[in-house]
Amino acid sequence: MGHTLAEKIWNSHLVRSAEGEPDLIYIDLHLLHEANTPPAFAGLRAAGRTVRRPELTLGTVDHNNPTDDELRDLSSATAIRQIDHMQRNCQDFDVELYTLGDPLRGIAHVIGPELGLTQPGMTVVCCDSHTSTHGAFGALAFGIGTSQVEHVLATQTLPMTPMKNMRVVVDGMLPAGTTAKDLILAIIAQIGTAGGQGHVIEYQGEAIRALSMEGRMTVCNMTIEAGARAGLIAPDEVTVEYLRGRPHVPSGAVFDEEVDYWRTFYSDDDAEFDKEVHIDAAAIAPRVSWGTNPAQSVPLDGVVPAPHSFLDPVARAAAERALTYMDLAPGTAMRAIEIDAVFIGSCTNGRIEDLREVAAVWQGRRIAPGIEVLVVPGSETVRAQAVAEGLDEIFTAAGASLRSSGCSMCVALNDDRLRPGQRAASTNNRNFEGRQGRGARTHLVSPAVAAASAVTGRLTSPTDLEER
Ligand SMILES: CC(C)[C@H](C(=O)O)[C@@H](O)C(=O)O
Ligand code: SF4
Repeated sequence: MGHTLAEKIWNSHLVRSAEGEPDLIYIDLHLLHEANTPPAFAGLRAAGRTVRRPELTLGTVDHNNPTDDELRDLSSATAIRQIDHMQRNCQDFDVELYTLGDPLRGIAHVIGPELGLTQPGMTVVCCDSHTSTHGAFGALAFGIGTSQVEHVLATQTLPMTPMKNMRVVVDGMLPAGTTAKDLILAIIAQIGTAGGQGHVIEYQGEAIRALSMEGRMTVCNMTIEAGARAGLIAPDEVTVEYLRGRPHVPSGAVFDEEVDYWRTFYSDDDAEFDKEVHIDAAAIAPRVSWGTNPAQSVPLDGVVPAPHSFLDPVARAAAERALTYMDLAPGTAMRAIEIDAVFIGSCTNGRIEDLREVAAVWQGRRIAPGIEVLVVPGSETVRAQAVAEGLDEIFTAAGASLRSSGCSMCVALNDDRLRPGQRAASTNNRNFEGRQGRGARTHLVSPAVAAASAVTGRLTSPTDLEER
């Protein structure tokens, strides 16, 4: 019997396997951010250990930093403490860190790929659930907890129980104007927030092959919101061309050898999956979330659903609670929902293609009066590229500014947050209660829908603007 892509990566990283024990897996890339690594370093210190492979470890500051001026005084004691610890820990343990002011700083899941650190066939871990993003390269990438971070720092290995394999095949092509974000929102709506539990989800099919690397990252990023342990897409020509010439990717003959190795990572035709789902890409339209978990979304053409339309009592109760929190009435057209704010950014949709899409919508248009808009690039590299392409001027002319990079209002751990009761169209991945600020209401959307919504002050698609 053949092997799945996930099994091939797993098997090629097996350090030790013994009956009745978890497997010990070698880790190729370990990313760190300031939000929850201090206890791991404290553990290392207490045990008198060093970092086993500092050259395979990279730190960044992304969750707590301000985005109006990243070098200004930090306003919260937590931010000061976490960033300070990060700087001290990385210095003491010889780990490279992109801290405030560094032109290579950015969200961990944005900088790994853009620096070419994330490559096919690798194992990648980070103290963060959205590590699944890196799976877009055919790397087995998953979030780990603080004690696991300590284990990887000390040994460069991780004890793991094997993951089950699930396959999501997206047949056909996405209609024009429908993006990777709409696709993953549709997939999560279909399989549910627990649909991928215990599994690594491999995406296959024509629509996946047609996505850019950035679109694939958006899909794998949100795979975690379907409860899966990781998302995966086998590498192809698109992957190879994305990686060619990146700082940590070899060049010349060595590159060709790497490509030959990368191409060995795919699921065999006779590989067995524990679970399989088919999705019809042509039936997917721009989507918007109406509730407080990422599975609660409908097409923008749709209406807020009635809780009694859910047959499952748990889903019905969740819908009732969500509608109360979101202050929405069943039957309301999604397009009629007025917003106060727009957040463009995060590791889901804070890359250059996302900013280009926003600029395309805003070109020659203005943001509606009173709408607060935050455009936060996923990294300083993305920011620099946006400036080089003149996107920042389009943003300014529309009434928004391009900020410094970071997680920002995706999680509201810095000063970028909504006020209680405020409603936002956001390009991030989670619409949980309080996610963007206490009492704040989040509608998950694509960058294109976020940009169009900023222009009208209501949930809107770019095509709606053309019809006006
Ligand atoms: C703070 C961090 C640990 C958290 C995560 O693990 O995902 C954050 O990035 C998030 O998106 O909620
Ligand atoms: S951008 Fe949001 S989802 Fe991504 S790592 Fe930061 S807080 Fe988590």
